[in-house]
Amino acid sequence: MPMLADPSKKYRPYTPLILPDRQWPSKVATKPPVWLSTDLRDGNQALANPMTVPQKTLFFQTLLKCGFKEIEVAYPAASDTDFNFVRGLIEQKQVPDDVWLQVLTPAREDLIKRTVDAVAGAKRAIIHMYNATSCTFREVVFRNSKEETIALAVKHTKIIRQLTEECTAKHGTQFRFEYSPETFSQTEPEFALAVCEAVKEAWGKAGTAFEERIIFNLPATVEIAPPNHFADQVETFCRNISEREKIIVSLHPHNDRGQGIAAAELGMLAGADRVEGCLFGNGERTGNVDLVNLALNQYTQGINPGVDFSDIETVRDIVIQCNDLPIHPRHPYAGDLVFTAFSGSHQDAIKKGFEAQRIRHAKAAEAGEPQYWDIPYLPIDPADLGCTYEAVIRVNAQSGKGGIAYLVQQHLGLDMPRKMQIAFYQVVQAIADREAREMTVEDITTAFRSTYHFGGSAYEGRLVLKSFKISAEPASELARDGEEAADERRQFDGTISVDGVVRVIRGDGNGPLSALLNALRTHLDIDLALREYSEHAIGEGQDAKAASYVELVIPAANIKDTRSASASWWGVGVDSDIAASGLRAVLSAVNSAIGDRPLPELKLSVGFGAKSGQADIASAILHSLQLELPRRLQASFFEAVQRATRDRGTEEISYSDLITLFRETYGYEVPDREGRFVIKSFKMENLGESGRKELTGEFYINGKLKHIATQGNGSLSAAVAALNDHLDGKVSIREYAEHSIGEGSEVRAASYVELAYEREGVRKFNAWGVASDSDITASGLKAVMRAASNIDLIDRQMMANGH
Ligand SMILES: CC(=O)SCCNC(=O)CCNC(=O)[C@H](O)C(C)(C)COP(=O)(O)OP(=O)(O)OC[C@H]1O[C@@H](n2cnc3c(N)ncnc32)[C@H](O)[C@@H]1OP(=O)(O)O
Ligand SMILES: CC(C)C(=O)C(=O)O
Repeated sequence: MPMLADPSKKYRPYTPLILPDRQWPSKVATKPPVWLSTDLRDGNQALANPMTVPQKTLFFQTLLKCGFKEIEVAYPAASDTDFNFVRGLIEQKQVPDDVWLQVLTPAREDLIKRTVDAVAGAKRAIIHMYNATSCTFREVVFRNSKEETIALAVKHTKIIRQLTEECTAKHGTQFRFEYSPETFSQTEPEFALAVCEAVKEAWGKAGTAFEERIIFNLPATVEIAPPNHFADQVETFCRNISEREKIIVSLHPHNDRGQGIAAAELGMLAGADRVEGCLFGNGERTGNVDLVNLALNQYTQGINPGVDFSDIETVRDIVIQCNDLPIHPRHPYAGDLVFTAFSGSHQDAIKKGFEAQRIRHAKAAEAGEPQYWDIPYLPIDPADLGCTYEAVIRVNAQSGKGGIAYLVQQHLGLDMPRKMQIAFYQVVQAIADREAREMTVEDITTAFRSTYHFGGSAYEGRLVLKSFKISAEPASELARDGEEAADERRQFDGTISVDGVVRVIRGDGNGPLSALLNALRTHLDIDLALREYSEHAIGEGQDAKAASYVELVIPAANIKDTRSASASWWGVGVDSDIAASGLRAVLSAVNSAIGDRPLPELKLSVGFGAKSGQADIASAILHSLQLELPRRLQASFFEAVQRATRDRGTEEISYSDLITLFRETYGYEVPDREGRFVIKSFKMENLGESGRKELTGEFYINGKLKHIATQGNGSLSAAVAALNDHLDGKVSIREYAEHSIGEGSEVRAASYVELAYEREGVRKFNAWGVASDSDITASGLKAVMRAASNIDLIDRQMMANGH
């Protein structure tokens, strides 16, 4: 059947109350009500599968933890489960002394008896009796007149009085009495008053002390009118009931129109003292009023609600488990998504809100003033409910730069400049759009790392800063009298790894960044200019680091088209040294700019007027082979490099040629091709207390396998003695050096030996040998043999030349 064109033919509107001097609209809440949780009764009775005793017990304990002092635990006459549950709480002493157990009963004598029996022995109990009072119920359900309805309530109130007094006498239980004119909101206001007056009189012992007051609970059993009407009904009741001071006016809103919260809040303004409801609004049909929602609404108005939801997620999980009902992800305060913003403008506002609040709070703390919470779109601090800020911003294709920047800030500590936020937003947007899904924090941080080649070797770009030195170059012009000195220029000397090969580059500029850019231009043909630079600190004190951001562009002189005019690349660098963080940021942007374009092979210029000196060559060897050449070997190799380049008719040498030349010149990690000077086996032994050593073994000397048995002050001198036994002339050690390579179990020894050679009729000459081995003695011996093979080579060349 379709919806009606004229629903007035089917549905009657509520009859408005005439209450022109209503007071509630101008009242403001200032204190919490008395809370009663009816989860274990009204909530439970609405479940397809009512709770088991263990579930009820867990729920009860959760309510205690939240701080509820009045808990409607059952409708004990309904079932043995309910009755036994109440008995269990009492007999197992699970009820703290300050907590009132409330139980519900209809106005039926047999059921009242069982209800009172259920709570016998409890320290404190509230017997809650109800009978419906509205016209429909009187006529349809009870088929009672108004008088008979009052009589029913009065009769059973008296029964309760008698039974509870007997129980108190026998078991010492302290009782209070609650009466509900069920369907109050549909009952004629004056009749509801009349029933309650009669019940109060029948109870006959309401007093003004809290524990003596009679509770009149006013249910919107079915919510049939807007909350202002309910508030009028409550105010009318509160104003007209006699002996108001002896009464606790309680509300019991349901949520049929989705206005349960508003009804409760306006009802409290209208004079009510107490609210009955369920956690997260479980209950008949659309549920009872949600006590968590109500309490936290008060909390956000600066009122301590007297119940505690500091761990709302645990409470929520227990309630879901006990009720076996889900909680909507948009449920106020408790839903999975209620502290989450997906949309860009919300995220932007939240991010700005947090930034502004940080500053505001710092000022307020200094002034000793309260640090008020005021964040756009977040009415409550999720942390107060035990929630983290993790979920506050989640990113999908609807999100904007602000949210993404917030997550980068939260998770990487980086506060991107605005223009970089826009650039990175486009990266994330493209992924989110392409993949049509939410971007997790990990997706975003990974995208950030790979876009900016940031954070660890996994994300390194093609160019990586290895080491650098920034020095001040003297100003070209001297300051004249009365004029400021010209700015000092900076020189960048550094090693960078380019596609895995370490290179030495050098450049100068107005500052470290422009000096690096100059070096890249000179050595790698990368021509970029700095457009924007900013930095901030991460952390404080000794652990503080600097984060730098740069934007690089194509220099104006090189702009060929609109595309290159608008191109720009952002980079980020973090380092404890501020200059290094800026340099890293430049390389980060450069890596994006060069993409996979081939880079020119970097060459060292070693000829006359060389740009690269001895130190550059040594540095290239250090970074490529981890060898720290002794000074004289540096000089010797530099000469060898110059010779080799000159022989090739050039002044430059590529890095790979340089390394090959080094290996071949000193026999480093290359086999002695002719097998002329090779150690086949060796043993080194100490000779008693003399400190001398004996070297035995088998060596190829001059291509012949010799059995060696020599002595020396150490392994090297013993090896030299062995050489001298089998060579023409005499070798001696001119210089020896060694150092370790690597660490721990991977450590190796590197040895450098310079041998001097003398033979009659031959000019004295020297030769170096370089070797490494995990055994330091072997490394030294190998270096001696490498040097010897170089001597042999030189000697043979000299012989051939007729020397
Ligand atoms: C709005 C509310 O939430 S009220 C609480 C509702 N909760 C429950 O009903 C849950 C527990 N209830 C039960 O387990 C059962 O209804 C019981 C055990 C209480 C009673 O069961 P039964 O005796 O089989 O009766 P039944 O459930 O059919 O109740 C209807 C009878 O009670 C009468 N009745 C209903 N409410 C009341 C009341 N508040 N006071 C007195 N009588 C009442 C009805 O008029 C009807 O009487 P009739 O049989 O003479 O026509
Ligand atoms: C028993 C009463 C208070 C009730 O649950 C209701 O009217 O909803």
